[in-house]
Amino acid sequence: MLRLEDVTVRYGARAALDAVDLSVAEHETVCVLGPSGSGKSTLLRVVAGLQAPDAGRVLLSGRDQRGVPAHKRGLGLMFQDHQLFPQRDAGGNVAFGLQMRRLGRDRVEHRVTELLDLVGLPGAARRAIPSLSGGEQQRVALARALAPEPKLLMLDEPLGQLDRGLRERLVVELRLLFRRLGTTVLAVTHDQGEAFALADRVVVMREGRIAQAGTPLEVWQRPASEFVARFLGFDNVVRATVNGRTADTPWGPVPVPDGTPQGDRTLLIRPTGVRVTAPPPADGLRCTVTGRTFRGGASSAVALLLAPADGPPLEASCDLRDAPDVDETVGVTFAADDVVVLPEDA
Ligand SMILES: Nc1ncnc2c1ncn2[C@@H]1O[C@H](COP(=O)(O)OP(=O)(O)OP(=O)(O)O)[C@@H](O)[C@H]1O
Repeated sequence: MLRLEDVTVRYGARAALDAVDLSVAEHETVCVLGPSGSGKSTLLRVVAGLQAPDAGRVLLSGRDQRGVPAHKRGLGLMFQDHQLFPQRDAGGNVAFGLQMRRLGRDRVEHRVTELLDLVGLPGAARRAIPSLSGGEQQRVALARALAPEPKLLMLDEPLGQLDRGLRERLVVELRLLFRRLGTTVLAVTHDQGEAFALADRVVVMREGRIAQAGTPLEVWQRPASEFVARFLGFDNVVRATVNGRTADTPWGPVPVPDGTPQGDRTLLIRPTGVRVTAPPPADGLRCTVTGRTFRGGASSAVALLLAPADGPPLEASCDLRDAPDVDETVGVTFAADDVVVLPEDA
């Protein structure tokens, strides 16, 4: 459906996109993730035709889009500040997305009703935009973007301004909706939770390049570099020497899975692989609990910050029932299943 080949965009000496290759298949939802300034919006703008690449090609359904203006690319756009027309009501906004179609008035009205139903706003056609909540406005923007049945729907921080609860709910709804409609989606977000919940495939960007692309599970299980691991929020990353099934780390010996590459490596220990016991056993690593954050929501997971006598701080995750208190001394062991050797950063 969409292919970027070797796409480069430069602003002065700096490449906002640096020889990017990316494909999005029909019916696929791809989320582009990355820190601020990594080139996510530039990527969307190039695909949308709002920005010409300095090198490389953008193909939609196999056709080179060079010289094709934005409005002729058959794309649906829903951008950060969803730009609804405040003087039109909700139905008028959705109808705007249909105007190019030259449908009769009845057909337009029917389609607007259908789309508002689809996004969970039945009967809202005559509501004034300022009277709608942030989440409702976002749904109107989505209905407007879906109205012309775009071959590719592009979302830029689609849920950026909403509160967390609403975002989590909408993300699940969106995923179901896109599945049902068979929509092809390219979305940009800096929120990894949102990307992981929405995407069939995530693409992590760093300084205009793709640092990793894969299913959410692949990326989570096997971050391709220290950069990706840290971007995903993993902070237990250290240099270590792997020898057989054990790694020598600043925290002492850590078991590693079978087949782990040997020698000097960068090791990630996911917080779920850091097991705490209180009171601490006589030997092994001892740590003081310096932080304890209850995540809340549907999960009863608690994030712990631990200070060992030697070595960098450690992050652990445990169940609320087993969570030690701040200032308590705990013993720490490691689970090999949550230990990953990271490929070296390029
Ligand atoms: N019009 C422009 N002129 C000069 N530099 C630009 C322009 N647009 C973007 N850049 C630069 O290109 C780089 C990539 O910007 P881009 O907006 O694509 O990043 P982003 O990943 O979308 O960031 P954010 O998450 O903050 O929106 C940044 O360094 C930015 O400063």
